[in-house]
Parts: sequence; C-alpha cells; structure tokens
Amino acid sequence: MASKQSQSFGIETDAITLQRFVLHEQRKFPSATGDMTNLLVSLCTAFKAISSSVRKAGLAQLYGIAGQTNIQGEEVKKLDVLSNELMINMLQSSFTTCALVSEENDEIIEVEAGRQGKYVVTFDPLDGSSNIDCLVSIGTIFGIYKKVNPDGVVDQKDYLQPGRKLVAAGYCLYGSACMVVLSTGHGVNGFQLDPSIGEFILTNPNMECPKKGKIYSLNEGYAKKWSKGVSEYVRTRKFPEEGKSAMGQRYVGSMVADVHRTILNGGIFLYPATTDAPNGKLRLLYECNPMAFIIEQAGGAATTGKGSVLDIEPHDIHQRSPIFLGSKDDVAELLEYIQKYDN
Ligand SMILES: O=P(O)(O)OC[C@H]1O[C@](O)(COP(=O)(O)O)[C@@H](O)[C@@H]1O
Ligand SMILES: [Mg+2]
Ligand SMILES: [Mg+2]
Repeated sequence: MASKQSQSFGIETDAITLQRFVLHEQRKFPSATGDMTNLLVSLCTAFKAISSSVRKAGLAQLYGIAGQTNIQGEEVKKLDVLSNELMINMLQSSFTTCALVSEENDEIIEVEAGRQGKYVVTFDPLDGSSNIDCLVSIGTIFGIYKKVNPDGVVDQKDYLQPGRKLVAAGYCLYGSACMVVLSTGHGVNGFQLDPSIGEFILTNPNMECPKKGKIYSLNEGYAKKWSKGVSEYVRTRKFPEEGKSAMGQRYVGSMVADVHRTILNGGIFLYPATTDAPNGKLRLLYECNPMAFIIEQAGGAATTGKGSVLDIEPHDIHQRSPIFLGSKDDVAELLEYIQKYDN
C-alpha cells in the first residue's frame, strides 16, 4: 500500500527519492531532454560530499587546516574551499552547464567547450561561514538559469539574468539533519538525506510558508545603522501597541537556516541596508534570488523594500541587495513602515 504522500505524486513506493521525484516531474514535459534531472542529481552528489565533510568539520582541526599539511603530508582544504571545488567539479562534469557563478570566484567560470550544456548555475557553496568553526547549521544555495541563446557563446546576458528567469533554485541545509529544498517553479519540496542509504527522501512535500508568523530574524547589532522604517518596524515587534502580541526573535546568522525556519514556521527574515552598507550584505545572484524564488514558490514574499527582489536587473555577478522575506502578511506590514518613514 503506497503512502498518502507517494499517492499524491502517483508513484507507487513509500519513499520517493529526489531523483525519482525529478524524473516524475520531467515526464510532464515530453520535450524534456533529462538535462535538468542530471544537473539536479549532480548537485545532490556535491551536497552529500559537502554534508559528509561538514559532519567531520571539527576533526579537520586535529588533522590540519587549509594551507597546512595533515599527518599523511597531504594538504587539508578548508570547508568553504572544499565545498566550492566539489560544486564546480560536479557541475562541470555533469555536461549540463555552460557557466558557473560562485561566491568564491571573482570571475565567472566558463565550462570547457566539450563539456558544455544549456544551464547557468549560480551558487554560494558554503553559506554561514562564521558558523563553520562553532558547528552551527550552514548550507549551500543555488540558482539555475537557461542560457539565453543556446547556440551562441556565453556572455553577460546568460549570467546576469533577473531572478524571475530562474528555472529552478534551492538550498541544502547542513543542520541537525541534512535537507535539500527545491523548486522547479511548481511549488517547493523538501528532501531529507537518509545517511544510511545516501539518498535524499521526500519528507516535506508542497512546503507552504504560513501567511503570518511569530518570529522576526535579523542581526540587531546593526540597529544604530538602520533606516527609520526598519527601526520602527523592529521596535514595534518588541513593544507592540495595546492588544497586540510581541514577536519572538531568532537569528542563526546562516541565511539558509534562518530562511528554512521562516518557510516552516512563518515570520520574517531581514537583512536591510545600513548607513555603511547601502545595499546590505547579501549577494543578489546566489543568495537573494534563489531564496526569493523559493519563498515566492512557497506562497511567501520577498522584497528589497523598494520592489521585488526577483525583478532586479543585475549588472554585476557579485552585487548585493537588501532583502526582506517571509510570510506575506509580515512582509506587507514591514513595507507599510518603510513607506511611512523611508520615502
Ligand atoms: O554576521 P551578519 O552580518 O549577521 O551576516 C550573516 C549573514 O551572512 C552570511 O553568513 C553570508 O554568507 P557567507 O557565509 O556565504 O558569506 C549569511 O548566511 C547570513 O545571513
Ligand atoms: Mg552566504
Ligand atoms: Mg558563502
């Protein structure tokens, strides 16, 4: 007897692996070549390898750190360097990508001619770097675009596309368990890694961000540098008017973990502009856009405070943007404060 979750996908097994899930999605598009399935499966291989390294992160200090040698006389790479290399190698050898944009590389990485495919992938190989050494949750973020002119050489039009053009996006959270959250533009699904069999299993089908939440999430250490609108919004979360409840505050400091909680529990995540960083900190191509895509697909909202994150026309692969995302009603309320005080 198939489980309720598998019946809803028309697949007659109890445990749906991510690979089976995307193959099933692919069948809805008879013209599909299978490249997207291959690409996602390659990404998952990288996530499993990164997850396995993350689980041993503390041990790396015993065996040696980047730039130093371990007891075998081999160089040990730092986790963020290793994650970047794993992502690049897996994506290049999938034969499905033509250009890669990584947080860790100043320039785009063009895939060599014989291995090129039609997709452009942007990624943050290890998000939440300040949390690596203290073993707090970290993640990998990715966005996938189609090359604009499939037969032409790779150029800016291909890797400077607005988030609206994403064909898929998601993240892998290396938390108390490891989970991939993915959207190909038809809702959001979560797959937890079963480490004993090395497969991502569909555990969170059709993820939906609650319309309103009880948690706001941002680094309050920068409060002196916020706009009046953001300051007033946060102040009124803590000291609401008579009859309203205060919101709770949570901030991991890893965007993947903070956004994941926001999708599951609702509420709002904020990384605003500050007086010394007028575009905030987070990067548009491989942090803001993939997360904005996921949150919109989950029924939530994502804004820069002035407009939709996904509508920004990028001009630089590493440009930054302020971002506010989460439950629709919470984001709408924040925008009222921004409109009242900051315009
Ligand atoms: O320490 P801050 O300023 O609150 O910044 C935290 C933010 O910075 C980030 O760690 C930036 O990502 P990287 O670790 O990939 O540079 C986000 O994950 C997180 O939301
Ligand atoms: Mg990051
Ligand atoms: Mg990073």
